[in-house]
Amino acid sequence: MALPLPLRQHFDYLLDASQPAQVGCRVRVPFGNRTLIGIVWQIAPDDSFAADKLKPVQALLDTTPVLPELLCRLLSFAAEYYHHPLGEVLISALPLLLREGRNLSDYQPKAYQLTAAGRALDASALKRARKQSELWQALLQHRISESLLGQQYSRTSLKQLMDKGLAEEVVVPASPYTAPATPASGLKLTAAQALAVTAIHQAFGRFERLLLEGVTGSGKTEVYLQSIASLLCQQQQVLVIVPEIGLTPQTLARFQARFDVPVLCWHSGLSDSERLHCYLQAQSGAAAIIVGTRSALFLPFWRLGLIIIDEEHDQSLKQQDGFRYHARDLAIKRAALQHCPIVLGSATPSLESLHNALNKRYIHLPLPDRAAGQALPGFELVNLKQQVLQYGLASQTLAQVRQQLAAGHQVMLFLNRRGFAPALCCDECGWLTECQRCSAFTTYHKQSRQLVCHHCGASKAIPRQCANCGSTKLTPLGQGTEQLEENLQQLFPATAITRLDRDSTRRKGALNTLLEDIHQHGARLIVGTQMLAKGHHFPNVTLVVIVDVDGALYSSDFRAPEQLAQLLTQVAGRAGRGDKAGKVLLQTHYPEHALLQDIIQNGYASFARSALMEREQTRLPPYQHLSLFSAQAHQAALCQQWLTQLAEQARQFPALQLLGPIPAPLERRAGLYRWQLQLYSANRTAMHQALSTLLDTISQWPLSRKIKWQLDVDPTDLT
Ligand SMILES: Nc1ncnc2c1ncn2[C@@H]1O[C@H](COP(=O)(O)OP(=O)(O)OP(=O)(O)O)[C@@H](O)[C@H]1O
Ligand SMILES: [Zn+2]
Repeated sequence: MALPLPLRQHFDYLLDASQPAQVGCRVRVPFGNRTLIGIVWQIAPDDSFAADKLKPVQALLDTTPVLPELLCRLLSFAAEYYHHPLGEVLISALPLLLREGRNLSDYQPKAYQLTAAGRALDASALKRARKQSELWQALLQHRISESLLGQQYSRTSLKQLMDKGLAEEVVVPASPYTAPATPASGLKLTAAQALAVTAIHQAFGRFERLLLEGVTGSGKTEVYLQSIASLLCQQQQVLVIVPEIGLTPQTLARFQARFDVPVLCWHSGLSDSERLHCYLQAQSGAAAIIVGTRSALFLPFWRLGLIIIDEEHDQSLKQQDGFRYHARDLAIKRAALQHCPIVLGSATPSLESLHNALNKRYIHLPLPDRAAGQALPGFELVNLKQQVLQYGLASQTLAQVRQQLAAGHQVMLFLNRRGFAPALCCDECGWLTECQRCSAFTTYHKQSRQLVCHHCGASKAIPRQCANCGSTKLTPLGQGTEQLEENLQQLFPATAITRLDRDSTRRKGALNTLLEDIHQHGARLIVGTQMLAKGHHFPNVTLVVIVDVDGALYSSDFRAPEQLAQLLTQVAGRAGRGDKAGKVLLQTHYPEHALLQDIIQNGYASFARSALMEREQTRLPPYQHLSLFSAQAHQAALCQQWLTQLAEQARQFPALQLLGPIPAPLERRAGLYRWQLQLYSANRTAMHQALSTLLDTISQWPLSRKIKWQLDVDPTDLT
């Protein structure tokens, strides 16, 4: 049995002959003084164990596996690849209700049929019970579903038949969706779109990886839609993975509008029973298309024909705690197991995927132009040096905002800092509000009247005095979206402003309300964080202002330039998507910065190719594989000691190159010091062998129990 424990081992239990278990079924087993829900992982013949030494399984919960064979293979691969305990991986792939051991049949539709005795019954036997006889006659013809009971037939009669052992309840899984007779028609494709759709069609029925590199507004979604249309006629299923929960309703709506088949969504905002419903609809084939966030990857499918990963570069595809998998990479593995193609789409592909496309491992499908022939928005740098700024905005920025508003257009202002101000500052001594538990400042939130640490989530009331000198003159330092909104309202009192960030969209349904607000046109300003960058199509936005990215230009993380280039391109891509031309103003104190120059002059595609060359020269991913060990403890010395010990062991593997131990860029979080050791290797197999050995060694160290530590394979976040 694989049990949900942080242990890299399996456990043996005794199943008796009356328990027809299969691999992938759930069991309830005793473990110490608790009971656990586990997954049957291997079944050994009776004689290979001393049966009297084994504890019996308390209950076998499934007659058919909740994790079908293909998922077991995917998850066992994942557990090995990410070096995460199998039991935790298996259990985390199941909807919560199944993890809790609920009965699957309680959630499936029911029907009633005759038992063998019922079928053999002589008609005369019921002649004195007219209603029962009628029901029996009907059951002789067909099963009766739960929904028809009470309407056409009496529940009492049914109960009487069941009590006599003549009828029984059966679970009827939903049936597969009805395939449309002809493919849904769509827009007339551009030449590049048509090529992409053809290439995807040609890949049906086998494993193939395709990278759809389409500039913002190039109509990637239309390519997805038209690729799918013919698959649906063959009654195949499609999985569409989108990076954020915020994107699922929009993507869902586009798929639902196009196809007359069941399209379901899957994300963390669903209730547990909604999730289980989705799981069952995917499994039975009742759902044709599932649009979901990363964990949709683990749904069972009846007949999966295509996987699409939209915004494949997005960081949220990587799980950042616990089982740290990358949904894109595992989806590729899943496609291989399913023998189906996978399409990775993005205007700003990750360097990993681009590398594979340029290498011809993936089929490369470029969409170099916008779909309706609109020009890509031009960038204009606004040099902030020696300028008098009004609320962080240069005078020429304000002039252009005014101009666009006067023309009845919408303007978007992007600032990747939520809250009112990144810190409160003492006017007299310069003291800044800091988090007690993190090496970070606390953000001032004016509306909620709190200081919030964006790293550990701790919040507290706003102090009346400086903790250092006692002065009462505390003022906000720097600007966040909350303040920008307030300031813009001063400057443009007659203009409606919408703010999109994590704070303004916290309430359920708030995001949709705000998006609808924006779509209802009218001249207005849209202020927001990176949430604005994600896949939105606001045709009336003609100007995008990137208020401040200077902080991100000088980061120590080797992925920072890639991520900044992606963010800038995606944000910029929101401008000029309708019939009016768009423009982007990028405010900066460093107009000569090489990255900014490259992006604005040559665009992301060119930046990415030169960034790849740089990665090759510096032997960074994707040219080498990276694994990250991190350690956290209340004392920095413990982290350092543990990682030093680990580094000594790691040095014995010639295939590994080490960087560290070093303190993490965010040196302390939630009261714990954070250190890391980066391992690089050109040889993936050698890396994984080394990791296995290292993990075995680590488990024997007493020090490993005094600290918190993790291994992250292919990490995307080095902070
Ligand atoms: N062949 C076409 N002819 C005309 N309009 C099209 C065509 N294909 C797509 N469009 C339109 O172009 C707009 C942008 O398309 P879409 O949102 O799919 O782009 P995208 O590539 O996903 O963009 P982004 O990456 O910026 O989110 C949509 O309004 C869509 O209806
Ligand atoms: Zn904190």
